[in-house]
Amino acid sequence: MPSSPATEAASADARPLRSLLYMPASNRRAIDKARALDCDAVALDLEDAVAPEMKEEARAILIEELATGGFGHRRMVGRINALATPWGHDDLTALAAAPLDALLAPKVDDAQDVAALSQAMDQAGYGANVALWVMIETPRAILALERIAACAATTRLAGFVLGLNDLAKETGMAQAPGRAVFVPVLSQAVMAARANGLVLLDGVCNAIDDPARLEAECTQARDFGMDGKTLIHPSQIDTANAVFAPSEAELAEARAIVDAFDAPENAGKGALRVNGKMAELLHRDIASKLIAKADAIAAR
Ligand SMILES: CC(C)(COP(=O)(O)OP(=O)(O)OC[C@H]1O[C@@H](n2cnc3c(N)ncnc32)[C@H](O)[C@@H]1OP(=O)(O)O)[C@@H](O)C(=O)NCCC(=O)NCCSC(=O)C[C@H](O)C(=O)O
Ligand SMILES: [Mg+2]
Repeated sequence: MPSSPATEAASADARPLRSLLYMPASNRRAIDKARALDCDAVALDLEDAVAPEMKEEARAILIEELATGGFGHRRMVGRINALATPWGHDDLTALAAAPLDALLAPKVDDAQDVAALSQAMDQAGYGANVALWVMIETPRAILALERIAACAATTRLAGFVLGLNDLAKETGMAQAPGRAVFVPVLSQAVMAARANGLVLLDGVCNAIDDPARLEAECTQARDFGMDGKTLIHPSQIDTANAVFAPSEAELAEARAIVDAFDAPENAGKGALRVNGKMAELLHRDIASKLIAKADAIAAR
């Protein structure tokens, strides 16, 4: 089934997504800082970071700040309140003309929520290239991961963002170092996202003053195959950017594999020995992707 223009545009977007920094849309000082921070994406939040009495004001600030612009290479994401809340529909309508790369919707439970959000975006007049990303943060969403991800074929859905704070709240799962109890969720989210061409970002690390824990979480998420991590504080950006970027050693190995397959004496071969390891054509594909990612980071 063909995917929507928004899903296609999102998957063709080569910009890195190692670090997405959330900030309350009510906090102009934080938003202004984002214009100079080294994060790959910025999420202006109308949901849990904004108190109920500040929702309308935060929405107005978000629209004003996006119109002012100055965010450069960063992908801009607006997180709305759930449609079931008193603010969700007004958020969605108000952001229709804002220069956003993606609208992020919280607390989706199943495919019909995604379809309703995507349809509401169409009706509100969102540009064809504005993607829908959804938070994966409810027990029902975990049980419906594949159905939700498959919506990429028929809706604007182009990304998953994990919300492990809400998932912990709803389930009683413990947010301990190592995240052992979350491993099945992380793994299933990767499978669902990758099978459907979605961006996948890890949940936040609440421990602002524990850089070792942040690095361990970033490394775990990278090793699971995620694109990057969502962050809550500027001090977390450098770690996420470093962990999710190809290392010099990985790049050297990737270049050696590509060079080996390009060598005239290896024409027509499907498997080679490169630096003591077997490399097949699939490894050349992986290597080419890694080099392209490094180039995209360098192009920033
Ligand atoms: C967590 C914070 C409330 C901590 O605030 P505070 O202690 O005041 O921070 P600092 O004093 O260390 O701030 C130093 C300077 O950095 C700026 N700053 C801080 N945080 C941000 C930010 N996120 N973006 C941009 N700039 C930021 C401060 O303004 C200070 O600057 P200056 O005044 O010039 O010195 C705070 O960090 C914060 O609000 N973080 C974001 C919270 C948020 O957005 N939460 C919602 C998303 S997380 C979530 O919902 C996860 C998911 O849904 C789930 O279920 O898991
Ligand atoms: Mg949440």
